[in-house]
Amino acid sequence: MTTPISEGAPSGAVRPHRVLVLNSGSSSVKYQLLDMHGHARLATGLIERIGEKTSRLTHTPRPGDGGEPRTRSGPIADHDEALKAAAGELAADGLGLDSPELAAIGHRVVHGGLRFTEPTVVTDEVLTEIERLVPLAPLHNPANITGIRTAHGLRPDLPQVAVFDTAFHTTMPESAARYAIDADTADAHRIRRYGFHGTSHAYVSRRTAELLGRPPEDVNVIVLHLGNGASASAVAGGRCVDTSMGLTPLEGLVMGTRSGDIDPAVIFHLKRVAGMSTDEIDVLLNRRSGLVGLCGDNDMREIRRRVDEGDERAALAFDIYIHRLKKYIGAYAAVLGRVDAVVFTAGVGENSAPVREAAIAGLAELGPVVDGDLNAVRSREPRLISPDHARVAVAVVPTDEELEIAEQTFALVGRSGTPSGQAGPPLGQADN
Ligand SMILES: Nc1ncnc2c1ncn2[C@@H]1O[C@H](COP(=O)(O)OP(=O)(O)O)[C@@H](O)[C@H]1O
Ligand SMILES: CC(=O)OP(=O)(O)O
Ligand SMILES: [Mg+2]
Repeated sequence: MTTPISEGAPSGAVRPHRVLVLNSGSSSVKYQLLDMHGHARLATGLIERIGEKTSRLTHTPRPGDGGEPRTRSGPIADHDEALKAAAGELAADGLGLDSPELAAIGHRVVHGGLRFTEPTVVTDEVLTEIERLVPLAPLHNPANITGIRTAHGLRPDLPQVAVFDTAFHTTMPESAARYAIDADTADAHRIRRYGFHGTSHAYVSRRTAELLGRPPEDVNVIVLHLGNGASASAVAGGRCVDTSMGLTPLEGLVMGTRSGDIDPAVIFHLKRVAGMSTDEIDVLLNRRSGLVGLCGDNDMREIRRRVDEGDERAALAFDIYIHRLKKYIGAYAAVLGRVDAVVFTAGVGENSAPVREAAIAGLAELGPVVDGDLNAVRSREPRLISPDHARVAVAVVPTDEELEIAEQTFALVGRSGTPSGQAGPPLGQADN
């Protein structure tokens, strides 16, 4: 994948200042086109159920500025088709990928291993390394790689920048990052706790400090990123000191389709006694467990609807989800010593008042308390949901992985100091 540097930039041209961000998940792609002068969102989109019979694309031009969402349904076979469909929607609004105003494309890459601790311009060699990490993020890295390859195919002259989910967690002390297994075996196979959703944990913990009106260095927070994948982190003075996901995004909290923590002996038992293969157990724990495995649904809205109708399976699934959350809040309070805020974010954390209420219920002795009226408010703004007297604040801070990725991408491309059309070293020639 060798890239010629664009030669088409007219001298004195306005420096390109738009960034397209791709956040490719296992079965969805979120994208945003941002103008980095003033951080205006020019378009956002979500493509869901990729690879299923009917996929859905929702594209919103100029969100927050009167733009009406457009929705299309139909089959979208894979992430390559998804990205091309997104490019088509952008082009229909005059925001096509051929625009000379585009400075770079930023990609969320879930697993960066120990090597990638900073945003990185993608070269052939970087891409090979991201491929080598596929076994450690089998649901995510392949989609991220397809996103990079397709974006490069559409705009071969632009820098593709990878922003890693693992990067924020590289500050974890060895006591939190190492498993208590034979050290030589662990080192030989790079087995350690990497942590994920780092872009979100970094952004949300920083915004929480702003909400509290204090410098990030002075604030200790527990961030609960509850989306389809879910993770908790303990952030002390802006640095991650522990997080619930580990070698892969399977450890920790109960998720939409993933089990989170289990006794590893469950795996031996399934092999020896139930006769399951390693691949079958992988699918069981990653795709058929968590909320969907417990009650058949992974969408918290649907689970709450069933709970309200008296459905016992849904109620038990909800209780298991909450019990695990409480355990992590307690554990991270102990790890941090002093907690200033517990913060909810991502799809469930931002939208589900019952999850927030139940997770904090009974924790008053530890400090956090939720105010029922504040918790019921629906808003896209960062906000406190604890009463003034609470010793530990409870907050809802909407995450914005795309904005964070765009800023890191633009900062990196800007640092390279190259003129229009030459913003960053090309694939195949960078010395990362
Ligand atoms: N209004 C809502 N109430 C409860 N849960 C919600 C609501 N809206 C979205 N969700 C939950 O958010 C999840 C998606 O969160 P998101 O952060 O977008 O996840 P991901 O990035 O992992 O796809 C959905 O599975 C759903 O359970
Ligand atoms: C790492 C991870 O679990 O990501 P997501 O929540 O997007 O699935
Ligand atoms: Mg997510």
